[in-house]
Amino acid sequence: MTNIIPIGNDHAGYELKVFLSDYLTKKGYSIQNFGCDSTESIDYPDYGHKVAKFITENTDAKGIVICGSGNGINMTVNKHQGVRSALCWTVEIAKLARQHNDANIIALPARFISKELAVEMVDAFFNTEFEGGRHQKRVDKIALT
Ligand SMILES: O=C(CO)[C@H](O)[C@H](O)[C@H](O)COP(=O)(O)O
Repeated sequence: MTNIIPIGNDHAGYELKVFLSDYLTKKGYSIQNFGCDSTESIDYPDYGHKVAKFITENTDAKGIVICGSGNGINMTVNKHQGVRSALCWTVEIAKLARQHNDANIIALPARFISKELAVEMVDAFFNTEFEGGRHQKRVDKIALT
C-alpha cells in the first residue's frame, strides 16, 4: 500500500497544488509532484499524463489533478486504462466518487472552489472506501476490453 500521493496541475492549479501539498505533507503523506511549478501558462496534458502513468503503475495509489475548470486535466487522465478520475466540486460528490465509482484520481477546478473546500473534498476522497457490491460490476464495465 503506497503512502505516495501523485499530484499534477497546470498554471491555473499551481497555487492550490502548493496549498494541498503542504496540507497533506503535514498529515503524513508523501507527495510526488508531477505538476508545473509556476503560474506561467503551460498545457495541462503535459502534466496530467504523468499522474495517470503513476496511477497505472501503482494500482493501489490515489492521486490529485488540478486545472482551472478541472475538465481538461480530468479528460487527460481518463484516457489511461485503469484510471477513474472524478471531477469534484462538493464534499458529497467526492465521497460518492469513492463509494460508487472507486475513483483513483480526484480532479479539482481551482478557479471555482475555495482552498477550504478543496481540503474538505480531498479529506473525504482519501478517507472514503469503495462500497463494492452492485457498484463493482458497473465499475468493471467502464473499462474497454
Ligand atoms: O480545463 C481546462 C482547460 O480545458 C483548464 O481550466 C485550464 O486550466 C484552462 O483552460 C487554462 O486557461 P488559460 O486561459 O490558458 O489560463
